[in-house]
Amino acid sequence: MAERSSATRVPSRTELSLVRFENVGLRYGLGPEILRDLSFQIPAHSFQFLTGPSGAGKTSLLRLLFLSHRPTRGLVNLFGHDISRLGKDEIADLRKRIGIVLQDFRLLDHMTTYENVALPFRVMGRSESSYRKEVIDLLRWVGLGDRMDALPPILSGGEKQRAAIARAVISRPQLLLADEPTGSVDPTLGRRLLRLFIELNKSGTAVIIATHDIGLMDQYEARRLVLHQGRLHVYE
Ligand SMILES: Nc1ncnc2c1ncn2[C@@H]1O[C@H](COP(=O)(O)OP(=O)(O)OP(=O)(O)O)[C@@H](O)[C@H]1O
Repeated sequence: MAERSSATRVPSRTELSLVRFENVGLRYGLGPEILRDLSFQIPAHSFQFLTGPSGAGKTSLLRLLFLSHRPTRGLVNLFGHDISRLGKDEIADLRKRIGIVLQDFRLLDHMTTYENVALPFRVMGRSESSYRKEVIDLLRWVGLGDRMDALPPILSGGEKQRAAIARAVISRPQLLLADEPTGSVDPTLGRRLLRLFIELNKSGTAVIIATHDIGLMDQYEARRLVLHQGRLHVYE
């Protein structure tokens, strides 16, 4: 794969970017800049792996994309909006277009697995009869058919991870962000989950999977965003 300078890459006229970063930097407090001069785009419908050594800033970049961190410098444009101009409500609205799987899963402990996965539909105000089958089918597909009524505290790490993934993909968001989404499952389940992300991408979602797992990346030819020493290298 050839590396292409993100600064010189010109998107075609038909290629819509969901995300555009220009010279973005991020530091925590008074610490060093951990992300430096990031300039790249995420085209609509694209699929990419985000990789790099531990501590390179993958999670931090996903948090910038989810608008839970603000950059310390540079421009972040999400779905055509310059995020520095947005208020809280507008940010909450943009987030509804993003599905996210975090390493700590963030399941709601007082709701069953089924209810957690159905949550995005409930937030949209849809009636249960309109989504019940879809939620059950997806839970079965990720191997949680017999765990639908279980509460998250009694799920294994891998089961929680699959529930978090199902919740992130169920509403087919425009952009899916997943942080080490196969970190807690065995290779067979990992392949199955990768297929789920690929299918989601084929139905129109742009997908960004942060991973260290070379075995996972080798299973699917995709764009790679590689973080190294604070900088991002894009391999098309
Ligand atoms: N909230 C925070 N406050 C201060 N420093 C932080 C914070 N979050 C992350 N860092 C630091 O920022 C750097 C990048 O961390 P980050 O978690 O983004 O890396 P990563 O590539 O996702 O790592 P891993 O692969 O180990 O999950 C690390 O040096 C980390 O210690």
